[in-house]
Amino acid sequence: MKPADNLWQECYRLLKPFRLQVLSSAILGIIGGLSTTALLATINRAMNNSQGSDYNTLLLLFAGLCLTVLLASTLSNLIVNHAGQRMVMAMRQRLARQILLAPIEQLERFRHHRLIPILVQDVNIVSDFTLNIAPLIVAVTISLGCFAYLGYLSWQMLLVTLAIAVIGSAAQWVAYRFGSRYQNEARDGHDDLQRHYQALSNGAKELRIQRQRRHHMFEQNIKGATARICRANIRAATIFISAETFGSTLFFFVIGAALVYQTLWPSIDNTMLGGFVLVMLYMRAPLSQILNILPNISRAQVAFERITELSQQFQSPEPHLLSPDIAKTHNNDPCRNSAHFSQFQTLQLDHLQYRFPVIEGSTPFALGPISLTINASDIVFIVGENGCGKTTLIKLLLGLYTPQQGRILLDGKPVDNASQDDYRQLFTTIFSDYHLFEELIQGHDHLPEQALAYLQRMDIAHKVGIRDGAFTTTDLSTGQRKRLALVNAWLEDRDILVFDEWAADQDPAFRRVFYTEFLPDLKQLGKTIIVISHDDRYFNVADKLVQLAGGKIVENVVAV
Ligand SMILES: Nc1ncnc2c1ncn2[C@@H]1O[C@H](COP(=O)(O)OP(=O)(O)OP(=O)(O)O)[C@@H](O)[C@H]1O
Repeated sequence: MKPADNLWQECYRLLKPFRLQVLSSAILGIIGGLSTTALLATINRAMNNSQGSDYNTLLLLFAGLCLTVLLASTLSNLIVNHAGQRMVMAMRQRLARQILLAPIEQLERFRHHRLIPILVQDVNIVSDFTLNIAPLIVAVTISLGCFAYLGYLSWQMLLVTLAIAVIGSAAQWVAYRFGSRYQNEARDGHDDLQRHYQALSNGAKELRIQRQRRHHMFEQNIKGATARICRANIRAATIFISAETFGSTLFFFVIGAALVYQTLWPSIDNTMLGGFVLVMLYMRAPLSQILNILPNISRAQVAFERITELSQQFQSPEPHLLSPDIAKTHNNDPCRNSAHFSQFQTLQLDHLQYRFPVIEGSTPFALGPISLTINASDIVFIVGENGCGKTTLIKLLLGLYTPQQGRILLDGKPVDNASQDDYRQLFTTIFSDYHLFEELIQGHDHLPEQALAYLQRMDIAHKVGIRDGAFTTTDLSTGQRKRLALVNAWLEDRDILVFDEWAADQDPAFRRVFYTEFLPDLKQLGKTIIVISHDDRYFNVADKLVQLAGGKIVENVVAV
């Protein structure tokens, strides 16, 4: 499918729910445009009142048309603005929804620096475009009305004007083709720039320390990306401005031709010639408005392509994840989700296999086949060297990655797409790159006292509290933030807790408390605990030790 088809199809799909507003805006725009043409004809008649029309009638007609033009154009703009804003709101919600539902592996592959410009910049471009629809309709109608009036005045003049319009449109078409190429390049530059901005912010400390990298970042990356965007935008603007200037010149050429026509044939009707010049001069504004909107169409097309690409990549196998029914189930029972899954006895990984997609120049990592049984209330340690696949295994276990082979069984029943979200609610996980949300979503009635006890036990009660269902601050040290994440995990009260190198940031004393007190306490509460750990001195805490190497289980030891 051609990109242009995408744009109009996407436009149609987005505007469909607002078709009544768009239609009424278009009709009002057409009325406004036609009234403007009639107004021009009335002015021309008043200026050359050769037909002896009644001035009062002309005045009344003039006033009526003025009012119609004002009302119709204003209403048309207001309605389309309203529909446009609601459409953009719907689009923003749809994109957020798609991100929430997207397969995690697709999200990880898409990269943050590409995602944000789509969500912010491209959506704004589309928003600008929709706001241009009403003025475009009005401008097109006025131009068509003017052409019709020209035809009424003199068909020869109309033919000349049409011929010139065809030449002008051809120039515009060429400009559109080349201009959009540069706009596309500028848009790619924005992705790069976003990536560098992200590095500026996330790597601020490293950049301050490393002089060479700092210079490289500014001189090569930032200057390179900004210059690329600047160059592409200048080229696109040069093309569009040249095309517009060419179009305006053609106008004056036609008016000049009309004056020559009058010199050669002095008998020509002045009403006709005056009307012609008046219409041509007036028509410049709507035509140049159309020409000005053209680059926006091309920018919107580029933006739509990005948005469509995102939508296509984020097709979800679990579209029901945001359905109100699911939300209701969880609202009623916020801490004990998926009642029919809790109190499980065994969790089995049955010949699970997962392979990352091929990246040029490197062999993709493959995990499995992995077969493993985890019993309720077990403490399972997953251990192994860096890069052996521990986190990948956890992501498969949590149903975040879809295995290419094998299945997960809970009490002997396979977990499928329909039950996967319920299954995931069994878990609380603290990943090594976890995100700490400030808001707590547990039932608030019993929260504060319980939370305070946990905060005290984590030795951070003096630093952070809970107010209005949220932590008062998350500006803590790395180790303290992890402790706060553990408080959150405690409060969530799920059946299975997964810790991905949780203790790595803790001091030795607290690390010992974690392994020798917290984990046994959680086990006592009936929790199943899965720990990724490099702390071999605490491996004895585990009921089961699963050792991975090169993506495979090399040892699966049950403690005695
Ligand atoms: N998104 C990804 N795309 C491609 N390959 C990946 C991706 N994430 C991880 N890998 C590869 O998968 C392998 C296993 O990674 P994983 O994070 O599971 O290791 P790990 O055992 O948890 O390591 P560590 O102890 O360092 O945390 C690594 O070799 C890594 O390069």
